[in-house]
Amino acid sequence: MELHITPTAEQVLTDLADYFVAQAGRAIAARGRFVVALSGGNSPRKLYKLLASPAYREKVAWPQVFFFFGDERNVPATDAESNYRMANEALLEPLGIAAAQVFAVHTTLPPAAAAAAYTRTIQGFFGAEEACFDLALLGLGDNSHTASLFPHTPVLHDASVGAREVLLADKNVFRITLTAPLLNQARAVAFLVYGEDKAAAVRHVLHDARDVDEFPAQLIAPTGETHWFLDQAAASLLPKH
Ligand SMILES: O=C1O[C@H](COP(=O)(O)O)[C@@H](O)[C@H](O)[C@H]1O
Repeated sequence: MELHITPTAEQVLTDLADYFVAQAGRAIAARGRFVVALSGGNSPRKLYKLLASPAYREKVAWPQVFFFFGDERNVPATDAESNYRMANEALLEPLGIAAAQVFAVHTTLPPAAAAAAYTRTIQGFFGAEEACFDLALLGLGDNSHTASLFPHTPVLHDASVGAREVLLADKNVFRITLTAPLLNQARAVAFLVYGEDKAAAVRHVLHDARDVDEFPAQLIAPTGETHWFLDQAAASLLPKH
């Protein structure tokens, strides 16, 4: 596991954008394509805008990049809460990514059916190969959730490799998430976490004793490489080296 800690959120975004470019180059050189699982929420919006900016857009062979989603909210794709909508507005649409390169969750289906359909989509894409993202981008909630692996939800103990529906009982809403075993098959995982409000969660996940029901992001332990891109504020409660 590699920690990348920089003084400001802007530098974290630049570091991760550079890492994304390097991973894309390596994957395309080795296998002719770069398959990425995108994170949602708010933190990655600035990363996606940076990747679509003039400074970065020429650095990636975008026609060779395929996009999946690590999780999705059970809302229409036009909803302000939709992870697809956020990624589309910040990254996919500005870069003119073809629809055939984007695999969104079909939230028009009931949650369990949407999760099952997404599992089939992923299996269909990878075919006979093991489903293996070249890069899974992840975030971290202040309650230590990642993707939609929320504290004390049954999906945390789901050993299947695919997508599952998750009920957030306190809000009475569903999410669709990739399971931890699927995320852990990724060649690389990169967490993007900035801001003081994430400092306690970062410490819980990276330093405290293992308790995946309380701190679900502890489940992420890929066979490939793991990188944490943090600003100083998010890293402020980690023990000093
Ligand atoms: O709800 C979600 O939250 C996490 C963290 O989002 P952030 O904006 O606080 O970084 C995110 O990784 C996940 O994809 C999203 O659906």
